[in-house]
Amino acid sequence: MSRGTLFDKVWDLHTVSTLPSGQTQLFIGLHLIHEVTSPQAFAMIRERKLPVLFPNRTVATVDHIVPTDNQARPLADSLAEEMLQALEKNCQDYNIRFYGIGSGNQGIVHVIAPEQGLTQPGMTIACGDSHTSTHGAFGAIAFGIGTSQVRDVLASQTLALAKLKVRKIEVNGSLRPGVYAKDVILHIIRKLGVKGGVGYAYEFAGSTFAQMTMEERMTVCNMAIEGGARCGYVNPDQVTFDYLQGRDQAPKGEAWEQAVAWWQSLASDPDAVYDDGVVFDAAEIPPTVTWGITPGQGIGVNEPIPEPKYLPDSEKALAQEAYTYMQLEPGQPIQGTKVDVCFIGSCTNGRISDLREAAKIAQGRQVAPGIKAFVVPGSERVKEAAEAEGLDQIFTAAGFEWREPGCSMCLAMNPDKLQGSQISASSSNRNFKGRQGSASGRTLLMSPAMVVAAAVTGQVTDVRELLN
Ligand SMILES: CC(C)[C@H](C(=O)O)[C@@H](O)C(=O)O
Ligand code: SF4
Repeated sequence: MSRGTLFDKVWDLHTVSTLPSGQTQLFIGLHLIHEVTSPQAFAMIRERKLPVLFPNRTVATVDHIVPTDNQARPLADSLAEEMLQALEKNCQDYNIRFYGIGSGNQGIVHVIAPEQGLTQPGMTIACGDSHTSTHGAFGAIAFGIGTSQVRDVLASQTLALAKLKVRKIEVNGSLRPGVYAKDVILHIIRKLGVKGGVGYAYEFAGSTFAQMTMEERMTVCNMAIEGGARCGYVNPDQVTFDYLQGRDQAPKGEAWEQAVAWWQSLASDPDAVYDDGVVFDAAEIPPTVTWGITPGQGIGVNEPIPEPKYLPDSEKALAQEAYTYMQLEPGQPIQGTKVDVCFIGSCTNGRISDLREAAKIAQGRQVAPGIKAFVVPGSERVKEAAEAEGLDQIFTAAGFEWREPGCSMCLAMNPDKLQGSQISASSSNRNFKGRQGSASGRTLLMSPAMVVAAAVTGQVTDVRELLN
């Protein structure tokens, strides 16, 4: 029964059957794949001699393992080359669209699908990648799946899933200068916890999201999963339609008008019933930085690292683990913490608008001595657009390295890795232990503008001090 939310409407429209288990057999409109989680799925369908049922509903790219300096084939890392070849072969054998290196369309899977207009409102989208929640920015129901589910989608274009509850997260008002979409989602996760969203889809509503661009909404939805919500979404509106109109895979002509009317009808009704609701005031959100080992361990850049006595009992053990691992003292300010590496990129903040905001701060400044700072565009299209605007020049003049597109040091499944216990200021989405390629490497998550502020000062700095 629809309760009037976009989630319920889209879910019901894609329900093929209710399984004896009580789960829904859900039709998946768009399936995105990459080199890391697809090889075994293909192996499983090969073994069972199953076809890919709707090859035109699957789109592939390579992102995690690509080097961001020299991308010449064969790739220097033989394991990476093998993974790339496996994906190429699977796509060829099963007639699947593949956006490879140099195609002009390669990039992080969650960057390329929206930019090509593949991601559309009202769709169900699955990918063997947790940050598939990104696509919810368009009013799609998009979620990450495991490799055996990738197999299920390849073979049947459906998944067996339990329906989620829906929590409405309202943020109202204008963000203060120096506060970005990244801060909004870090703040939400700080307040609701990394497990707060388990069992829920997050609907992001209110005037703050209404005022956001599509790329800002993608940043927010990208990290819904870090708050435990398997998917997050924003209802489609004129901002969504304006972004999509004219994109390669978007409907054209009369089909466009019909699509817009259809998409509008899918937005949550004003009287929709939610399982839960939370309201935030945008003006109260500070530039936020993580100090710990989960994306929920965030604080305002001007706040001290929380002392155990101020934490609920349930958070104390994790905080202890974080002080030790991060080599940070409770009660000390996070501002002024020295950093070693500054990384701008990832599916959270590797889009053109992110690079523009970062370049605004970098312009006319210099990366501090001894800091390694680099910018990795989220896709080949982002790179091309950035170069057309001269952003690469601004970054390189400031002492940043300008790289080829890929996931890069977000996860360091390529040569971009922290060394030893280096600290990075990172525009990515995960600060787990060892996340960025060194078992003792440390990650501070923040907005791209804050990463630049850290790069040019050599330490965690309130970006508002650098705004004119
Ligand atoms: C490699 C992949 C399965 C993984 C994910 O699921 O998200 C990665 O993209 C990440 O960000 O940790
Ligand atoms: S950029 Fe990072 S979070 Fe996004 S898909 Fe790649 S590894 Fe995962």
